[in-house]
Amino acid sequence: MPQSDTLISVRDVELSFGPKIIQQNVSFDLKRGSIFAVMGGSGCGKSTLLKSMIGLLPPTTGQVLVGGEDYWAQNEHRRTQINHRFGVLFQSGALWSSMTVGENVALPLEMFTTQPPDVVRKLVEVKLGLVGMEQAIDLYPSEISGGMRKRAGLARAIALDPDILFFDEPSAGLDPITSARLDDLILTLRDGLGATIVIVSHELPSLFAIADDGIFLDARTHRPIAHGAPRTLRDTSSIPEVMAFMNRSSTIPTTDETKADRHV
Ligand SMILES: Nc1ncnc2c1ncn2[C@@H]1O[C@H](COP(=O)(O)OP(=O)(O)OP(=O)(O)O)[C@@H](O)[C@H]1O
Repeated sequence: MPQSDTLISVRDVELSFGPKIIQQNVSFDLKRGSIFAVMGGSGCGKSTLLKSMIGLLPPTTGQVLVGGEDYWAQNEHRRTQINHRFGVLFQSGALWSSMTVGENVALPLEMFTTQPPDVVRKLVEVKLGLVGMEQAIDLYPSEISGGMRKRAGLARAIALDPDILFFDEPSAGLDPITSARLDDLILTLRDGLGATIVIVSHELPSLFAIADDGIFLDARTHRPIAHGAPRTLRDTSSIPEVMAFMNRSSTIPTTDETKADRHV
């Protein structure tokens, strides 16, 4: 049977903390092999949306379908199985400081597989090789640079061969050259591993360079106000909030004409 083009489908999701609604009416399809950007100003709910997709926070209403399965309707056992399809890279790289880089990457393999130690070591070398970090296998996180920690975090995120990778602010704190290298690495992983990628980022050059689809969440109305590739939104959107974000301008014109062409 041919595989569906859609890997994850977010359907009419509402996200809230107690009475505080963060986002409503969030719907989009994540296409297999795409790099999907979650965009919007600070505090609009990008990380919260990511959490609802990786199993950390259930939506108040709506569905997250993973491979056609309603993720949040499954029991915990099944959700854990589905989680093995996800690789997550948090902002800091989130490595354990008391473990070497190699031990960090080995951790998911030791926790979730029954591979013997020599195979685990081999797999760790392969994953570190993919991100150009083989030489750092026996170093501690405190002994390597921020960019290297991100790459080590990436190696750990791909340890279990996930087909969906989630990146929360991967370039935060990196200089432009290291950030561009990370972009190249993300593209290599997509093309080499056939992974599908969801990325939350404020780094516009990075989003324009690598993302081919996306959603723009509005902090004021608590709803998505645009869909599309960041570079397309940059070049064609006439929605004031989107234009302001893409051009980093602080003034947002609000006329009836500009309101009229909003789309969701
Ligand atoms: N555990 C929580 N309890 C209550 N409110 C929360 C919690 N986590 C986040 N929030 C609130 O939800 C809103 C969205 O937060 P979130 O971190 O998802 O935004 P964001 O778009 O990722 O922001 P940024 O770009 O600044 O990282 C914010 O108003 C935040 O204060």
